[in-house]
Amino acid sequence: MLELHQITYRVQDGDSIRDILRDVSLTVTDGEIACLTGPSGSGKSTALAVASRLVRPARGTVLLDGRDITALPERAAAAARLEHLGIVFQTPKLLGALTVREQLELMVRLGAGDLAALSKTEQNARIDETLELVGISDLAKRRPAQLSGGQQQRANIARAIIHRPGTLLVDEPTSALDVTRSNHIMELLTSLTHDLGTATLVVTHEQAHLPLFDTVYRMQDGVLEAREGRTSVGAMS
Ligand SMILES: Nc1ncnc2c1ncn2[C@@H]1O[C@H](COP(=O)(O)OP(=O)(O)OP(=O)(O)O)[C@@H](O)[C@H]1O
Repeated sequence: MLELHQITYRVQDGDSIRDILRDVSLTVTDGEIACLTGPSGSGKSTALAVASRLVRPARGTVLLDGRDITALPERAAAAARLEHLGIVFQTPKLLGALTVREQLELMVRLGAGDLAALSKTEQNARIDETLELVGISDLAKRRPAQLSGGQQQRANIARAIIHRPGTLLVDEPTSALDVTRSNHIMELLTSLTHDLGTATLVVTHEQAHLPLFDTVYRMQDGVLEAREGRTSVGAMS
């Protein structure tokens, strides 16, 4: 579960101070897939950076699975990310020299999430299960250069969920893909969220995908202007 409470993120812009996020609050519960949409420059990627504690807000709190990570020192924040978070970037950040299976084995070696507590047999079973979940079991021995853009994004997603994080943060996952592949990736993220019970927050410009989300947050100039759920539509109060 991901909770952002009254986040203000502030930068020095020349001689002045600029608030890039203002009083942003949102909650994504386990098994929910939410999106953050809005014009370019409205603050969506900054909100993901705050949620993953890659940057620290001036005000407000970030909770991952109920744990306040806002004020953690950098090493502890990195450990919390490894335990609670999966992150999928816009363009797959796979390691060129490793096969798909080896990218997942690296996460095992890092002891991400619950992986360190599993036996070797269970760890291998987890890798097999994860490759199956994202539909690339037959590509385990390939390196990134031998994969299509959609297959690379699937491998990227596999690496982000191998440790079964409570929260999955996804930044524009389909911007490099054609319409069909982009729809497949979105459907995959939706089914993974529901099957694994992850709290998933996706930044997207793609208006055609909005009906797939349980909740849609609209951002404008660093402020959340509206929250549209399956059961409620309205402006933020
Ligand atoms: N460190 C910084 N210093 C100054 N300005 C910044 C900094 N980080 C972000 N910004 C500005 O904050 C605004 C929000 O940026 P952000 O990348 O979060 O927007 P976005 O909604 O994700 O945009 P896009 O959809 O184009 O990726 C932009 O105007 C950006 O230039």
